[in-house]
Amino acid sequence: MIHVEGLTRYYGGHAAIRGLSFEIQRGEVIGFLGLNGAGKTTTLKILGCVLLPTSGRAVVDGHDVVSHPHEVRQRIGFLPDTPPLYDEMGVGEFLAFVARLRGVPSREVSARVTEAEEKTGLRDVDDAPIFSLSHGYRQRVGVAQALVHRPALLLLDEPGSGLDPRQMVEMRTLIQGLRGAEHTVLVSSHLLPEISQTCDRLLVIKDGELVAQGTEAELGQRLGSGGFIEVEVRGERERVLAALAGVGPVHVLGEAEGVVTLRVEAPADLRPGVARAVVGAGLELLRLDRGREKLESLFLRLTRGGDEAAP
Ligand SMILES: Nc1ncnc2c1ncn2[C@@H]1O[C@H](COP(=O)(O)OP(=O)(O)OP(=O)(O)O)[C@@H](O)[C@H]1O
Repeated sequence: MIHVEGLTRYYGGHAAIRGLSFEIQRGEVIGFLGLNGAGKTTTLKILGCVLLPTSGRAVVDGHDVVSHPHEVRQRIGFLPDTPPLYDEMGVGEFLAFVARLRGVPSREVSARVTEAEEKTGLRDVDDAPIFSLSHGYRQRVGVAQALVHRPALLLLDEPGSGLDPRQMVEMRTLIQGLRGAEHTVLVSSHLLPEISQTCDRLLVIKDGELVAQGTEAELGQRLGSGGFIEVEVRGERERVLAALAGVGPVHVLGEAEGVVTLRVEAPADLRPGVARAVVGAGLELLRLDRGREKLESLFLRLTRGGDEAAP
């Protein structure tokens, strides 16, 4: 769906992005991760035909963004860092306006607006003027305007920006809901937790260059940290250890009132295996988490380049 090769963009003498190359397959949900100023917005703007590259190539669904921008624009939906909303319009009215602008046939506009509002949880505010909405709802309208014409590719630039924790969870759920639908999604963020649970794969960018790409588990392994899983199990320590012996190295973190807390040295992908092992042994599984702080430090190591963030 996206083929990027040696993509470079200079602002004056400063390279905002340098020699970026990556591929994104149809149907993938990809997280584009980097600290502020890393070059995420510049890359998304080039893919969205808003900005020209200085050199290199970007091809969307077989069409080059420089030589065939019209074809590319028909296939993408873009949520820029500041969503272009008309405050005086009602939500449904605005989405219908955008749908017509993007070439949705008149007889289909109403159904497409309903579909976009359902996907983004906006049905209840269809009539509300945009100026009356909270920031979280405005961001949803931003996503809805990006997908109302059913684009093959959605480019979402920091959709979680400025959201409170509850709104952030809602936005993650919204993006997860787009998976498996007809869209390929590229979503940028400077916060790992915001996208780590949402995306199939991560592209990590630092100072305009791609420093890593892969699933969380792959990135963890590359950096010598395969991740870990934390579990709380009710049962005798020896039985719990025996049940988990086959999954990976296990460390007991604590034991109190018949509950054992353990850390299993295994990537987050193996969580179902851990659950099966515990339940299969007739033990009670009270909690199962992936190793969060490892992921955070992984991201900081990738983007800052130092070891200061290592646990
Ligand atoms: N119009 C511009 N003129 C000059 N420099 C720019 C311009 N836009 C971006 N830059 C610079 O290019 C670099 C990359 O910026 P970009 O906005 O792409 O990063 P980003 O990862 O999206 O960061 P943020 O999350 O803060 O938006 C930064 O150093 C930024 O200062």
